[in-house]
Amino acid sequence: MGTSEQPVPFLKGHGTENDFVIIPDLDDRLSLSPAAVARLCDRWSGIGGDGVLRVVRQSGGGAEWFMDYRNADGSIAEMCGNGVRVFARYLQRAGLAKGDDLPVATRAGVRRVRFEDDGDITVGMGPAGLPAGPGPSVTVTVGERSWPARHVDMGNPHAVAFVDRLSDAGPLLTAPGVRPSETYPRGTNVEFVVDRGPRHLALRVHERGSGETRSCGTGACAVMVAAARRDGLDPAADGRAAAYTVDVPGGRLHVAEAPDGTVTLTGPAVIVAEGTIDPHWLNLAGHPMDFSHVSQNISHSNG
Ligand SMILES: N[C@@H](CCC[C@H](N)C(=O)O)C(=O)O
Repeated sequence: MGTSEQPVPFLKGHGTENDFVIIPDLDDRLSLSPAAVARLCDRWSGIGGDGVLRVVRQSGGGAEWFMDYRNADGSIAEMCGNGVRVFARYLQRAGLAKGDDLPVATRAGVRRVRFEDDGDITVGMGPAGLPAGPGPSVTVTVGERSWPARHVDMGNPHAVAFVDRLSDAGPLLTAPGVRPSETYPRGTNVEFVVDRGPRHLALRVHERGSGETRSCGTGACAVMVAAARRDGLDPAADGRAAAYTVDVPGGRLHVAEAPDGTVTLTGPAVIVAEGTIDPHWLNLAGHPMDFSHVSQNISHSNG
């Protein structure tokens, strides 16, 4: 079967300037190749974005909607904290979200999304996974410099390094090194963090598959949990929630950890444009829109 000759609808959105191309593919008809994703995300010759959010309806699996998230280089990631808010905003705007509480399936499991009265969106991000103890478990390097860092799993991997100044990380044009490399067999996101005040942090992030971005929601969660442990806070042990404000280059996020271990992420999500993609342009990326793939089953490694 051939590729699509029809214009392909898309939207563009962002959460604290972590920006995404949204492809509504409600009936799961598109097979997006990595080359097609990279072409869409190209900021000079494409639409431009840190990643792609393909919106797919599914049957079963604890949620009506599956977020098929891809990084700008076409690689697949398990989870995206800013992306899931933008995904939910699309569903709300399209009249596809029922009520104020929306489950969304991701490769990291189902995440519950809540629409707040002030327009922000809160996501239940699940528990953070991190090695026991207060100390660092990995080392992050940039050029000649290195920092002890914490490995934190938010469904996707993170290495969190506390630094004196955010500029210490340099221009971040290439991925920082991380040791031991076996900790991250599929690569990792790396956060550089400073304190701005009590329970107030700021970060820069180099994202796996996307480079330095203006924000990372899972990264903000990883940073919050690493900071809480550093500060002697462990809600599961203390029985008291902990909450931090996390500034990112593109805005501000709020992250809390409850005594049951659940981490919540709150922040904005904005749709800025919508249009159609010329299928001939996209097809130059090598049969990216293969409509022969028609399936009710969501392949979580579709691509
Ligand atoms: N920007 C996202 C994270 C996207 C995935 C990440 N690059 C990875 O490969 O794990 C966020 O807001 O969480």
